[in-house]
Amino acid sequence: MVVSATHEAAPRDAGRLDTEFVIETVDLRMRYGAKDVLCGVDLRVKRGEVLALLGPNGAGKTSTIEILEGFRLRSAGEVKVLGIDPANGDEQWRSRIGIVLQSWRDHGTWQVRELLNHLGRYYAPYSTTDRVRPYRADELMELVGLTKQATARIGRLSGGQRRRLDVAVGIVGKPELLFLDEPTVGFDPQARQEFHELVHQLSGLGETSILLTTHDLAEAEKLSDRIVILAGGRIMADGTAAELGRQVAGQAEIKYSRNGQSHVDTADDATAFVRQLFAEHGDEIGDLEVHKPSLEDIYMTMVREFEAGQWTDTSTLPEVTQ
Ligand SMILES: Nc1ncnc2c1ncn2[C@@H]1O[C@H](COP(=O)(O)OP(=O)(O)OP(=O)(O)O)[C@@H](O)[C@H]1O
Repeated sequence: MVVSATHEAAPRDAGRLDTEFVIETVDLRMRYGAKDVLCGVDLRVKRGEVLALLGPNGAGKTSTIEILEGFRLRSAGEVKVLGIDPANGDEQWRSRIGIVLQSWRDHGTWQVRELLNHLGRYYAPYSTTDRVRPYRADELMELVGLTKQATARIGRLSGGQRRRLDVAVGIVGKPELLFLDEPTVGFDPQARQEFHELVHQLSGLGETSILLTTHDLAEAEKLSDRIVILAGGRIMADGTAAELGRQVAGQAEIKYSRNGQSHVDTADDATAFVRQLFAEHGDEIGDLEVHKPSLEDIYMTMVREFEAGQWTDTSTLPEVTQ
């Protein structure tokens, strides 16, 4: 089965980037040497939305997020983050975004409250009546579940507590937009579960749009309002988990035997196919099995093919062979 790329094309004319979106890219391109890593990415994230950028290793997720954060200069295309081109983002713009880095090792002898107060001071000049910055340290520690560790030395925190602190550091300035780049890589299942709960809590506050990258479909489904699948530097699919599921579950595989001989067919409407099969051949049919590929099937096939370097034309999702 082939599923065409489904993302809505963003307008390509310059100057039409819209501030309803906290992130908007038009024809974003990134090239390292002779290698094209992003090949025209049109991405939009609405205010308040949690978007998962999903893709296999090397798909271009980190490059995308680093361009959006203003840490990497794009090769071409238009980009607006909170209405500003990140390549020209000033301190005020930076104060409006939050970034959760992979665990950092500095400040080991500092206490948790002390660090949050210290970092929070940076954001105070950017406080507005709508958004009072920074978070008070006590409020923030309660939000991320570190109240009991307020006076603990950072070097003594457990792995899970460190991650909570990383999130606290990322959001201390009450960002309008939060970036989480592969936030649960290397986590055990419990730490992953706790982190997911924390992200749910943050998204429930509704004040912060979140862009997270992951190569884990289950994580993307669990955390986000919308999933964008990136591979080979292009957006392959874009929608809610349910929408993507419907898009990819188009063709079912039908296995059966007729007079003892095995058959395999595919059909868009499995029910109609089976009804017809029985109408025509009735008692001759046996061993009937119907399988609809799930989003997971499609995604895993895509990852395998992508990692095996089989994708030369990346304009469509791959065929699923089962
Ligand atoms: N500075 C660089 N110079 C050259 N190539 C790079 C550079 N940074 C990234 N790449 C290459 O660009 C491609 C995309 O990398 P990127 O890190 O953006 O992907 P990713 O989807 O985040 O992957 P992962 O999940 O492994 O982090 C990879 O093939 C990578 O090797």
